[in-house]
Amino acid sequence: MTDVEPGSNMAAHEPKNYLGFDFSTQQVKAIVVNEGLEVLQEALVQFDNDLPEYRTHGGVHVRGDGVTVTAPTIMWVKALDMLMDKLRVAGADFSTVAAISGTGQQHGSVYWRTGASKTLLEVQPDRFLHEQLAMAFSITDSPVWMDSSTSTQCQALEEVVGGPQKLANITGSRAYERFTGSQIAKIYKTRKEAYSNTERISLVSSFACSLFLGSYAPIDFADGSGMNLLDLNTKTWSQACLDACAPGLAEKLGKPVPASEKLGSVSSYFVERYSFNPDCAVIAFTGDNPASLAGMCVGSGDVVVSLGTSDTLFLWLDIPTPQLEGHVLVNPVDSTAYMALLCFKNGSLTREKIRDECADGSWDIFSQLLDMTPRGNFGNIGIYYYMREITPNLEGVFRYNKADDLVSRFTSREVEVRALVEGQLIAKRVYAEKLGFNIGSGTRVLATGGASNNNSVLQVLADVFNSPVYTMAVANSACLGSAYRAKHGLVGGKFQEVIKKRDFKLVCKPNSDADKVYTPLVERYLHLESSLLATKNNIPSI
Ligand SMILES: Nc1ncnc2c1ncn2[C@@H]1O[C@H](COP(=O)(O)OP(=O)(O)O)[C@@H](O)[C@H]1O
Ligand SMILES: O=C(CO)[C@@H](O)[C@H](O)COP(=O)(O)O
Repeated sequence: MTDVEPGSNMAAHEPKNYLGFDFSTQQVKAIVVNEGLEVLQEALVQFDNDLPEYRTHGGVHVRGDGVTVTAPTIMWVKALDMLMDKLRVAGADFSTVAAISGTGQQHGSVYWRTGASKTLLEVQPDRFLHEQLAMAFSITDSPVWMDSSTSTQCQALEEVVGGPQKLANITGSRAYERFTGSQIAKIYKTRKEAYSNTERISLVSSFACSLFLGSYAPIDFADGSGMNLLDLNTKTWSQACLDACAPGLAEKLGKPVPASEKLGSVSSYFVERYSFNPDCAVIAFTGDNPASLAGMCVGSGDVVVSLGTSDTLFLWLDIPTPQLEGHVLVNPVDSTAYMALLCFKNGSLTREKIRDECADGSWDIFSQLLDMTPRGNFGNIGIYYYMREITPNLEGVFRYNKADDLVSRFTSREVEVRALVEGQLIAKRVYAEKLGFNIGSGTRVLATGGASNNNSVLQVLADVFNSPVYTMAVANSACLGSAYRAKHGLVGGKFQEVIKKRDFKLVCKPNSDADKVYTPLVERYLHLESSLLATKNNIPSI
């Protein structure tokens, strides 16, 4: 007989592994790490390619109005069914998993139909989850972070609490269209019956966690900070914000918890179907950007640039200083601290569009074209917002020559590619500096997300920030961070003492002329963007 830890089914000397999930915009991913935090297995399921029956593009459906963006909730469940099988094929031994945690694209919401808690509890291990949960949702298409259809609700929310800065002081952000409070307000206004048939509203993260727990998982403080509903100071729902969005909301949301909270053990479904140990702990899931902060083990002086479906930039904050631009969230690894976050909607999908137009759909050719052009791009600058941008609130494509004249196209494919990449990365520096971030001699840019595999893009990042750029061996820091958080949630204590791994690789150093080239370009970009914002309602067509 094996030695068993007191009060546990886990053998004392058996290996302890940790499992992290990431329910992101375009895919679900999973990573298993061992006690030493080395990656044992990885797997992913892409929505567009692996689940073509849902007909998503980039994991979502954009409705006819061009601003309503949703994803079929059940697709995420089916993706999990497939991912579990892929993990098993990859060699994962679920009986050795001591704890699970995970993450989801932020702000998206899931609406559980009245009675769904019973369905969730009673799922049978001999059938897929997606077959059994097909009727569990009162709203079948979840609004996601790319949605920008709620400006009326945003205005109403800001007015109720006394203006945008007041709302930011309470919740960490002024009202944003993708934030869950306004999304729920829109559902309440337009689909009253569905709202009253909803017994629980989850974020994508807490919804995913509920699948493992077999019961409704609470929303954690960090992802809860992306709703315009959580009071950052008290870490409870703000009654004024709840009342401004919909009635009976506190009950439908449940009580929020710290991101490191151990919520219980994995459900009997996972024990019986996948041979998980019944003691395997489930740690609260959080948003993908907070999980990335955990995965990158961010320290002071570090700025993280995540180049995924969305591009984001974030840093650790000790003291919250909410502003009208950007977001302050409760920190996922230390609930007494905070993080600052900027989100840019036109990230990878915009780069893919220009790659397809200029580089025959190949990242290699895209990189070659980028490398062919000089820093500063002969004075040409581009701003590419095919979708209405979040930071700043602008839409359109604007190409400027060196005399700041708007031109309809650039002279070559390589100038177009560099204009896109420089424009995107200069905007990140502009907004990081507006947030109060000072680039200094100790600054390190930590890059993550799909495009952090591209060294040509990272070289431009190093030059624009005039700082060295580092990456980790695993580009998906949100998923890795979830596996780390699983361990931290189980073991307890200070995150930095439990997760000591910081194996970054220096990938690019700034060129010696970087400051000379990009500091004036940052000024020019700010000026061009300000004039676009000033004439926003009178913008020339693309
Ligand atoms: N070599 C590359 N260069 C630039 N972008 C890349 C490269 N490889 C993958 N990507 C981009 O990475 C994106 C996916 O990034 P990822 O961080 O996994 O997204 P998410 O977590 O939001 O689903 C894809 O849309 C793809 O365009
Ligand atoms: O809206 C935000 C952050 O505020 C996005 O960053 C989402 O969290 C989606 O993340 P990705 O799937 O692009 O990683």
